[in-house]
Amino acid sequence: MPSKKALVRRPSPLLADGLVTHIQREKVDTGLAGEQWEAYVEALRAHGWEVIEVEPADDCPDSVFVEDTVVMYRNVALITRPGAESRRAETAGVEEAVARLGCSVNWIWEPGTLDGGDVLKVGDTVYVGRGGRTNAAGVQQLRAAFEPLGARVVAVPVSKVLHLKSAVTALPDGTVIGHIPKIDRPSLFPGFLSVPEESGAHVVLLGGGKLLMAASAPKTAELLTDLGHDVVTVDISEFEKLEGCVTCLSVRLRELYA
Ligand SMILES: NC(=O)NCCC[C@H](N)C(=O)O
Repeated sequence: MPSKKALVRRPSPLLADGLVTHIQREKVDTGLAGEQWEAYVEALRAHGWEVIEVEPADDCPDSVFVEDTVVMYRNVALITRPGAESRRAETAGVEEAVARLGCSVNWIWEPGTLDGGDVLKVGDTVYVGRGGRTNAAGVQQLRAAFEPLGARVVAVPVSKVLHLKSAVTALPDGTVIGHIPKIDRPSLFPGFLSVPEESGAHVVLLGGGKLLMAASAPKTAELLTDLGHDVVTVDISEFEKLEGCVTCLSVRLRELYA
């Protein structure tokens, strides 16, 4: 039976000091962020996900963005080497959590850097963004880790946003969605649908045809609902102020057979 486990990590008390690269810094309300995180976790639970909390990393402001620290392909957990040095200490706790779940563990090594937010899986195709956080060595190491397992790895330039998945994600039918002004080369994605809002580009597949989206993309929610998708929204405004999105707050483990 495929698994439905999701890793999450409680926000650090230092969250408001998280990195900001492509947007203007705005004051983060950490109390509200805590409430929004609880509601996000509850949305996962409500849709059948067993939520597993990684040990908090209170000294790391960006640790809530757990997606950046590990990339799953089948049963293999590739522990990343985040492009931002201030985020490197986040990986230890995540490695412990995936090992405990019985994953095979692999690593991105120096000089490679890779953030999980730069990796989008669509079936057996693994798109990897080569941008501010993921370098060429990181792309090569990801290829070496996943191609032997049957993945087709496609490298994609990313220059306008933080991560590949800040620009594009995919619907359950494999259609890649994104907000054109933020994508370097939309033509690299077969079956591409343009959406009207930047944060409309971010969906988490909850299973059963349901999509988790941010409340900040009402026009895209309407568009996707009109196409017959079942949209669930959560307000993640405080994480969006730090360039976070719905995808980066969890890591879904769908192919654990332990
Ligand atoms: N995968 C993601 O979208 N991660 C968001 C990370 C935001 C964090 N403030 C950072 O700059 O690393």
